[in-house]
Amino acid sequence: MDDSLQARLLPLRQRIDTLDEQILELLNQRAATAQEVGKIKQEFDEDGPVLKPEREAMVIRRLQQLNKGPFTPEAIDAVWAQIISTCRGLESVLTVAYLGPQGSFSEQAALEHFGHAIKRLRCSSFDEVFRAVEAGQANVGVVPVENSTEGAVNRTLDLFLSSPLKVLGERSIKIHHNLMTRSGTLEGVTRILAHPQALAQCQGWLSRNHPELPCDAASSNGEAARLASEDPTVAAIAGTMAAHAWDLQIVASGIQDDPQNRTRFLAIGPIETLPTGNDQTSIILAVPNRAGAVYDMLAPLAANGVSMTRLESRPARTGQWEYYFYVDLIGHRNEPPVARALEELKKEVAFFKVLGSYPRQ
Ligand SMILES: C=C(O[C@@H]1C=C(C(=O)O)C=C[C@H]1O)C(=O)O
Repeated sequence: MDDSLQARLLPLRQRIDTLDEQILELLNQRAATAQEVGKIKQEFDEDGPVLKPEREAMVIRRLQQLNKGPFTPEAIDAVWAQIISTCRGLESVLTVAYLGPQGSFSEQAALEHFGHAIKRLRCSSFDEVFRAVEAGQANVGVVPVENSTEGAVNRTLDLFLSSPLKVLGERSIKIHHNLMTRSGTLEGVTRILAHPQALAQCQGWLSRNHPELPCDAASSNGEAARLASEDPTVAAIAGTMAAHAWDLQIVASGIQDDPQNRTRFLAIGPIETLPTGNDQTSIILAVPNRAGAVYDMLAPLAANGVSMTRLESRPARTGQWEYYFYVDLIGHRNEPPVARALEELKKEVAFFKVLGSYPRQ
């Protein structure tokens, strides 16, 4: 019985070994080719960016379209993110800034988007992420912009207003929260720590299950986990990456009120992204305080057949009930319908800023 099992498995395992050798050979050919691309880019523009977000998105999409399975589209995305990351890293290693410490959801988003062959610059606030990229300490940054339960991440929206950085990409990830402690129980625990966004995403569960424990804000969920690793009276809410990073045990998992809870992150940097054929454009607008102003603001979009996928408003901090509107549109700013709509829009509004056009995820 056992022998016949082995006899059937052996040739298949030999075949897998042979295929792996072929994959390895091809990966090395790919890496060497990317290095050649890198040399040409250098000759052309010594300080130019190595990262080409539009090219990376198109490489992955093309393969997803060609794919016949059983390898899944998600697996293509995950595997090629690593392949591209490594190839890019052989040209020049990308430094990515995001809200740390180790194990934060921002870290997860940064790794999923740019792969593991990056230099990690962990920051202690979103402000610091923007500053690090603006100052050139990092090539790009990754910041959360909206959550499916809690809505906009307001600090990120406010920082975009005055930053010269462009949006280069988006990455939405599932956010599963867990309650974790050093011991794996709540014995001796006197308070719960988490980022305010995470507390808000778990407020139903917390009020039903632990109304007795006070909740305090931490600068990130990773930081909450780090503090819990030092203090047995603290329980943290964070992702499983943080539990591994800080050697914590999970007391309760999946405690977010919405099981489908997701957060959308944006990649930001000092470069413009070219059209890929499936892009999105993010802009900020402000309108004068008069009747019909918001209608006039949106009319050029409808007139040019441009779809709006998101509209968010933030107070302009003038004390006059004036607002900035954050709008996401389908299409790239260089494509005629969007270009025309933006030209017309500019004439209607009191403030206009394009945050960037970037590949849709
Ligand atoms: C190889 C290149 O450089 C980088 C690496 C890429 C890759 O490995 O596919 C794609 C785009 C760039 O970010 C390129 O520009 O084509």
